[in-house]
Amino acid sequence: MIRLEHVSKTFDTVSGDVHAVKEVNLEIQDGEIFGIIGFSGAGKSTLVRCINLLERPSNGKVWIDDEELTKMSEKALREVRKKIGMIFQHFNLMRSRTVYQNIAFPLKGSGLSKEEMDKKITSLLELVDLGDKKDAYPSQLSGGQKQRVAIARALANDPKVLLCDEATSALDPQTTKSILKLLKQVNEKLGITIVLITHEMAVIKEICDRVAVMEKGKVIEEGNILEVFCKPQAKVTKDFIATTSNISRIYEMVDEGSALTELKPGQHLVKLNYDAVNTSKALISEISRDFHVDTNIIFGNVEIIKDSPLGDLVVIFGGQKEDIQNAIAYMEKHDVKVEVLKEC
Ligand SMILES: Nc1ncnc2c1ncn2[C@@H]1O[C@H](COP(=O)(O)OP(=O)(O)OP(=O)(O)O)[C@@H](O)[C@H]1O
Repeated sequence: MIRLEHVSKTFDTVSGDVHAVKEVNLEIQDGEIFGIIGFSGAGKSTLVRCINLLERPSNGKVWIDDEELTKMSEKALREVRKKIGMIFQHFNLMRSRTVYQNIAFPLKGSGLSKEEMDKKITSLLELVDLGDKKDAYPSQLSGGQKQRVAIARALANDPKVLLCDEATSALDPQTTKSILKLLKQVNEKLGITIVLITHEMAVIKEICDRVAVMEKGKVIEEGNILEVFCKPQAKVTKDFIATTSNISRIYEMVDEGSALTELKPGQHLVKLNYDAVNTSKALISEISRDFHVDTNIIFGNVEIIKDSPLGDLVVIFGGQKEDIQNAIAYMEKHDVKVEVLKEC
C-alpha cells in the first residue's frame, strides 16, 4: 500500500514560493489502478514524483507498505526506487541505444548472468509485443512503440508499483487505447499497482479503479470510479466528466433554438440521467404503457464504467400534462434524475 500523509511541496522560486502540492492524504491499495486527474498546473506531476521521492516533499510522510521513504537515506532510497517503475509522456529513452539495450539498462548491477538477462529481456519484449524490434533504435519506432519500450524498461526490476506520468498524452486515441490495454494487462498479470496521472477523463474512465481529482495542489475529490462518475461533487470533476460526453450540447441547442429542440403543444423536452441502479428497469416502455406518454429519443450518451452502464438521454415526452408529470414522478422514484429543459 502507498500512503501519503499530509504531503506538501513548495518550490522556492525567484518570484516567490510556489505551493505545488498542499496537504495531500492518500491511500493507494495494492493491485489497484489509481488515477490522479487535474488541469495543467494542478500539481499532479509533483505529487506523483513525491511518491518515489524524485521530488522530496517539503512536509509530510510517504510510506510504501511499512517503510517510510521520507525517513530513508539516499542509499536505502535507491534500493526502494528499484521497486517503483516510472514512465513518462515523452518516453525518456536513450536514443543511442537499441530497444534491447534500453531495457537492459536498469538491470546493470543486478547480478544476473548474460543468459538470465537475455531471458528476462526477451520475456519483457514479448509482454509488450515488440519481439521483432529488439535491435531497432528509438528513432525507428512510433510513439506507441517507444512507450512500450519504456514500459518494458520500467518493469525490468520487477517493480511492485508503476507510476505513469501522462503516459498517453503524446499519443493518438487509438495508440492510447492500446497502451492503456497493456497497462491493464501488466496490472492484472503481474499484480503491479499502477498510479496514473492524466488530464483526460477518458483515460481514467478506461482503466482506473479509483480516482483523485486535484485542483491548486489539493485533492478535492476522491472515490471509486463509478461513484465519482455517477455523483461528482466538485465543479472541476463535473467539468472533466462533461468532456467525455456531448450531452451538455443540449443546453446550447436549447439556447440557439435548434430545430431538434422544437416542440409541439403538449410536449416536454427532458434530460434523463440514470446509472447502473436503474438501467435494469424498462422505464421508457413502462411510462408509455402505464402513463400513456410517448417518448422520442433525441440523443444520448451511455458510458460503460467498470462494466456498469450509466449515462444521459435527451428525450421529448408527449401526452397529457398530468400524465407527463406522473411519468416524471415515477422515474424520479426509480432514481432517474429528470431535468425538464423546455415545455410547450
Ligand atoms: N521544479 C519546479 N520549480 C518551480 N515550480 C515548479 C517546479 N515544478 C513544478 N512547479 C510548479 O508547481 C505547480 C504544479 O506543477 P505540476 O507540474 O506538478 O502540475 P501538473 O498538474 O502536473 O501540470 P502539467 O500537467 O501541466 O504538468 C505549477 O505551478 C508549476 O509551475
